[in-house]
Amino acid sequence: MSKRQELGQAKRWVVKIGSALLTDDGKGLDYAAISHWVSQIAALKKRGIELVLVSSGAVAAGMTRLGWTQRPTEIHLLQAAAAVGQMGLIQNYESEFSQFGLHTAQVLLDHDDLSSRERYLNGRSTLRALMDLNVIPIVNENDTVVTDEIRFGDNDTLGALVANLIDADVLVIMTDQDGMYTADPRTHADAELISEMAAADARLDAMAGDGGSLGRGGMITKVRAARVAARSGADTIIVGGRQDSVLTRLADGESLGTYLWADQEPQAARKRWIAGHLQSRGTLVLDDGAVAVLQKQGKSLLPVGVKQVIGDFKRGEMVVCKNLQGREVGRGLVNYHASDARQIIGHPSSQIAERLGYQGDAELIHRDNLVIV
Ligand SMILES: Nc1ncnc2c1ncn2[C@@H]1O[C@H](COP(=O)(O)OP(=O)(O)O)[C@@H](O)[C@H]1O
Ligand SMILES: N[C@@H](CCC(=O)OP(=O)(O)O)C(=O)O
Repeated sequence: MSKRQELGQAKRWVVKIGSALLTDDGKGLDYAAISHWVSQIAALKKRGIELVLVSSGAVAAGMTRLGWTQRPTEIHLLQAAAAVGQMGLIQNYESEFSQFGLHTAQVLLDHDDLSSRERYLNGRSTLRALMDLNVIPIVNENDTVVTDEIRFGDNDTLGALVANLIDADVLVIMTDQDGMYTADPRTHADAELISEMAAADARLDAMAGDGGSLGRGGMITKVRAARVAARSGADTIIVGGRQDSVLTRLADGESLGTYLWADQEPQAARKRWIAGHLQSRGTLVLDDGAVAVLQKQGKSLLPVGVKQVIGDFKRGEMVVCKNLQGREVGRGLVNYHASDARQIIGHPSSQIAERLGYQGDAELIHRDNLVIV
């Protein structure tokens, strides 16, 4: 089965809709196009696909609402326009999706949120809960407190970070060109559409040029985003969002746009990342029963099987799990601060709320975040 056909089996998608596309080259929001994408996303949901939408367009929508015809250059005015426009953007998505019986949720994130270990886990559990509730999370940059994306026009990286966050199988970046070409098609009439390549292929950089025609991110941020997505094993497709039924045709395995593949599977990539890229902040000493279920059944680590908490760590940091003889059996991202962990170890998860005064995760380390050695 080819990579493209495998897409039909991809369970979890992140779809990013870029400014260039949403605003029809800077001329206000394209409501008809949004309506068409929403109906396709609703069709994907019916096929059982879990999906997070990353949508730009707040500045453009805000400019229309404020009656501005010229895009301001001052960053604080762009931020103000984004804050005004985000309301209209979300309002529009909510009313479009409601026609298909679907709810939406507004999620505003920034890069710092995703590099802080605790916020990473919090964001991950919120997005997962929203997907479990069959709600469509609609993510944008929190432009009130960060300005990089407004300045550089790069929600692509945000899309990739969200793909990492939810362990997506695929990141679909919809833009105004049919995909990635061997050179910018606006300036090179002879440029050819690239069908597929490894995201890591260094030849992509030269072909991406250095920015879009609206002074925005262009293709280079999309190539970099594909590499970030590949870190958690997600493949990326850069595709023309104006093509008829583009999302459902992709799900059918049709060869549209440019396919930039990751060189490893999501689960393996995630575990490699946990094992290799994070410093350990503490140790959990496990009883024999917990060691056995972790090693033989691949289960999550529950507080009841932990004898001792060593060190001072925060939620989301990496801890080493050892057996009673002091040998490492695994490592993973812990769901509780060390002080809270100390209060719940040795007890069933049903007592967590009573012991801590809040109901956190039932697991001390979820199996998705655990690597057994
Ligand atoms: N190799 C290339 N292939 C396709 N488009 C390219 C390439 N190099 C530069 N571009 C430019 O990138 C633009 C898309 O980037 P951008 O305007 O940032 O879109 P978006 O808002 O969707 O992220 C295209 O309109 C095109 O002019
Ligand atoms: N967050 C901002 C701008 C982000 C942006 O333009 O990114 P991109 O779609 O990658 O060109 C907005 O919603 O208008």
